[in-house]
Amino acid sequence: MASNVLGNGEFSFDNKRRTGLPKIQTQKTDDENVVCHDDSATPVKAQTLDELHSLQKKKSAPTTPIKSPHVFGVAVSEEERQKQQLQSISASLASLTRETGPKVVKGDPARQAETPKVQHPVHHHPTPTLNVSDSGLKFTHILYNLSPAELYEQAIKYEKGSFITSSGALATLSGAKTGRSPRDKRVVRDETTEDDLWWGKGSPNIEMDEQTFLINRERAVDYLCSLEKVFVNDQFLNWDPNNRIKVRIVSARAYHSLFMHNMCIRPTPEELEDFGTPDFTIYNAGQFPCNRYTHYMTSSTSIDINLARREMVILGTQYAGEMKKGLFGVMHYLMPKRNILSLHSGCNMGKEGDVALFFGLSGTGKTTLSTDHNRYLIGDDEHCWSEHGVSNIEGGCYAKCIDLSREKEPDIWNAIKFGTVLENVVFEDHTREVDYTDKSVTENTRAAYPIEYIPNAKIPCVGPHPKNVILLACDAFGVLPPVSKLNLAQTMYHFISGYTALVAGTEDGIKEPTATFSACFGAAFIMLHPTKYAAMLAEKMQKHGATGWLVNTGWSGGSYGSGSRIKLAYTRKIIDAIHSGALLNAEYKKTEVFGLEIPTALKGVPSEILDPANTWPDKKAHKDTLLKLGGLFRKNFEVFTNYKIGTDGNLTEEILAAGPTF
Ligand SMILES: Nc1ncnc2c1ncn2[C@@H]1O[C@H](COP(=O)(O)OP(=O)(O)O)[C@@H](O)[C@H]1O
Ligand SMILES: C=C(OP(=O)(O)O)C(=O)O
Ligand SMILES: [Ca+2]
Ligand SMILES: [Mn+2]
Repeated sequence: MASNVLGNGEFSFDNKRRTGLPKIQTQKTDDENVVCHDDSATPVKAQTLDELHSLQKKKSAPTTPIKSPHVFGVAVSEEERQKQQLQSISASLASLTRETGPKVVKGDPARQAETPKVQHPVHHHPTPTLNVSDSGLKFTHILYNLSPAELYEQAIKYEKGSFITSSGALATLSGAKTGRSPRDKRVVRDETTEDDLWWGKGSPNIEMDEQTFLINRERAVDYLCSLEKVFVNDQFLNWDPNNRIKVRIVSARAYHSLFMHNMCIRPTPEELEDFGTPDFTIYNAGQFPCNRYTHYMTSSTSIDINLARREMVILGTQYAGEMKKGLFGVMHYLMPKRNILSLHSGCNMGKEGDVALFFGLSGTGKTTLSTDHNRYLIGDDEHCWSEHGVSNIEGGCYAKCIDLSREKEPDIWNAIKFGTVLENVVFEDHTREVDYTDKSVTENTRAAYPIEYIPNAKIPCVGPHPKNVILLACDAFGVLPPVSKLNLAQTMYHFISGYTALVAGTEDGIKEPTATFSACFGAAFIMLHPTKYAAMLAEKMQKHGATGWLVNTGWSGGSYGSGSRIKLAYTRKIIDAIHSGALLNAEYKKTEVFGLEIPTALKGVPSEILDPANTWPDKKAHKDTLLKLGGLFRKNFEVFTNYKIGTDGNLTEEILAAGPTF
């Protein structure tokens, strides 16, 4: 600051009128010498805080298309492409009663500064102005294919129960529903599905009519359009490029968007540019219930599939697994039409290219055992088997994490990091350290992560024809052997039976294990009669020379309560011996009742546990339990005795004979 001593002895500042403190020079002046030099950092190139904040985010989204933009061979501008994309989303969200799509706009409504492009409603018919409701006047902001980081921010800002855990995962709550609701699943019965689908006793397809579907669809769409913003994911299913399905997921929660980002196949920016019209669309309005006065509704939850419209509506449940398994059901319809078998199985491949499938109901070990540090992971839950081999349907894994331990399941443990959705887990308030043993919210705690979070994932997730088909059963009765080698008829018998017995609640004292039979180890997801899938599996196993195995990942030394669950380390040894071929050439003996071939010895596993008859201290209790289970199998199979499996009459006979005899 320059100052002068005036001739008259008075002290004066440059600015002659002393009306306050001297003006501080902030602008650089010509006279460099008067400014004190501070060379520790160059000043930011911003005039305001807003400007400073705008510097933080670099626009990586290309303003010029990645590829030269062509639609059906005609060049389109980037602006036109963006417009088409918004039009497509507006059309997806169109009300069927007002025959218009909402006004949609891209981007977060919280970011006022950005003036986003608006897409006006799609008018199928000229709508009289008198008919305009308030919904026609508002905008719905579209958060399109956000990145995990953006979705984290959305979840943490706006969704109660969202937190970052100490390992970087996003902890979320799925609300009242912490598992699937198979009794609330509905499938539209129309001309298309009437003959093709499996209806009636034992079928998971509970019918609804087209009109009711449209009522629920309208309810979901109205709910979604009433929100300030919705998330839209455009992604793929199936790593087989010839049979890839384009899916669009419209949802209200960042949690749902991140879950599907992880679980479906993520398109590259180029693939997203020419995504076009989706093959199938999910409307997830899970926070909003269905109307119980609506025909066919028996609760406030409804998961509705309309194959003709290629749409699924979710009302009244926020459990994210509903979306992934709903799409799996759709694949169980679409793929067999192309002579491709859809499988509820995990899948991995050895260094020599030997592929194994792991079938089993929920909690039997598909995810745990297909995630094997010594093998390439193709996928943990949903696959296709075509003429060319196997392909994963999904782009991620969905692991159970109750009692998860770093020692026993290191790859899954390490996959729970930034980007992973952790559902319904409990964590320490301050450190955000997850307690995987805590069942306070649910026993069905889950982690959803992209498949590349597993270090030895095989990308692309495809492989040659399977060599081994492993059927997993978690037998809480403790009578099935830890491993049995199956012939083709036995494989089919156990595949159609789809047995497991878990213990429902562990808190309220000891409970009887209850047997569950779920055809094709996934009755909740199949669309056609089980024998259709079984015939395809038999044909493929025969053609490619695959061996079937039955592995009990459940109890040994007694039923639940007296025995204990087979150590994961032993099951892994058994699986290793199947993969290596060692078990194929072992010495075998036959068990009574189920007639299963069991090895007499296996490296790394105590021989006495290989035959359950040895491990039960009470021999009579063992025999009684074995007969009881045999009876349950027989009773369950009654509904299938009138069906022919494939074109081979002999095989049908053999399958019927492959069940328990007593
Ligand atoms: N012997 C065993 N084999 C397989 N899993 C076991 C075994 N013992 C305990 N488990 C546990 O059982 C659960 C199996 O679940 P998971 O692999 O997610 O099943 P799925 O994918 O078939 O639903 C995991 O929590 C795993 O740690
Ligand atoms: C997601 C599920 O799959 P699984 O338990 O088979 O892993 C489910 O059944 O809801
Ligand atoms: Ca699983
Ligand atoms: Mn599964």
